[in-house]
Amino acid sequence: MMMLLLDIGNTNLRWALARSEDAFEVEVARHSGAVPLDVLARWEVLDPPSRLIVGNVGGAAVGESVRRVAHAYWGLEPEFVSVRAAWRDLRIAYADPSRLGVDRWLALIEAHASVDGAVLIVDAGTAVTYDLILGDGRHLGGSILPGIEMMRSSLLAGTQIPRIESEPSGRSWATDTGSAIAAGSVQAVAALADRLFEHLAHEAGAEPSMLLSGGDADRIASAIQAPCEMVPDLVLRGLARVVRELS
Ligand SMILES: Nc1ncnc2c1ncn2[C@@H]1O[C@H](COP(=O)(O)OP(=O)(O)OP(=O)(O)O)[C@@H](O)[C@H]1O
Ligand SMILES: CC(C)(CO)[C@@H](O)C(=O)NCCC(=O)O
Ligand SMILES: [K+]
Repeated sequence: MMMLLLDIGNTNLRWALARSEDAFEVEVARHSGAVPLDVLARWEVLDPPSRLIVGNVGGAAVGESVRRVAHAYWGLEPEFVSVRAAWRDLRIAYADPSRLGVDRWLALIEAHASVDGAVLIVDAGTAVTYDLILGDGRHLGGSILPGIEMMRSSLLAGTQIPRIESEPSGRSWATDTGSAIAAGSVQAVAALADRLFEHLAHEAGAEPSMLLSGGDADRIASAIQAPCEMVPDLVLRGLARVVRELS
């Protein structure tokens, strides 16, 4: 029996078929509040999945679109995962855990299960989220920044700065507008990662691990000084793990 796993962010939808334990290939598509046409075309020719498991932070409209498609294609009711205050030894720091994005919770589950000791998770997508967890499963909390693209677009929307596209040069300062903006956003995201890494090391009393995920992970990786590991499918892996242990 095959499960379809779905991680819906504010910009992109990631999906994978969980055929066996954890061998799956991830596909990414931009959504605009509905299941995009190229994904529909792929799903149309799938063997009907036995379950459809969804982590959704992309809003009610795209969730409803997934529900309609699942009914129409497979007569299946999607299972939307929600955050639990405690899951095994993982305890969420938020006073109201339901406020924590489910993508962050799934990333925490996977990070804690797959890494010994304290972990800093950096998920750089539409927004950038940071989560700190100790080796005993205690979540300390986190931080949220606008994503790199959003930093740039909000800066340009709120000023008269001319629109000049540029990629950062790898240095933390620049000598032209486009590179200065690109450098600013990438360095901001990376610098907060390094700062939180230091704070977590202090809290944990040992060197933590850092996991990097999200569409902008490779844009920020080289600007981060602390050692970090890329895990592009962290949220989907967390989803696969939650379902395995739920059923
Ligand atoms: N207009 C845009 N708004 C936001 N992000 C954009 C835009 N255009 C391009 N991007 C880029 O799209 C990618 C989105 O990353 P990713 O796929 O990880 O996000 P997501 O999972 O949809 O977001 P999130 O989980 O933060 O809601 C990033 O590389 C981001 O910089
Ligand atoms: C921050 C995002 C958008 C990142 O995907 C998502 O995790 C979310 O909508 N979170 C809710 C707010 C919070 O986590 O505190
Ligand atoms: K994400």
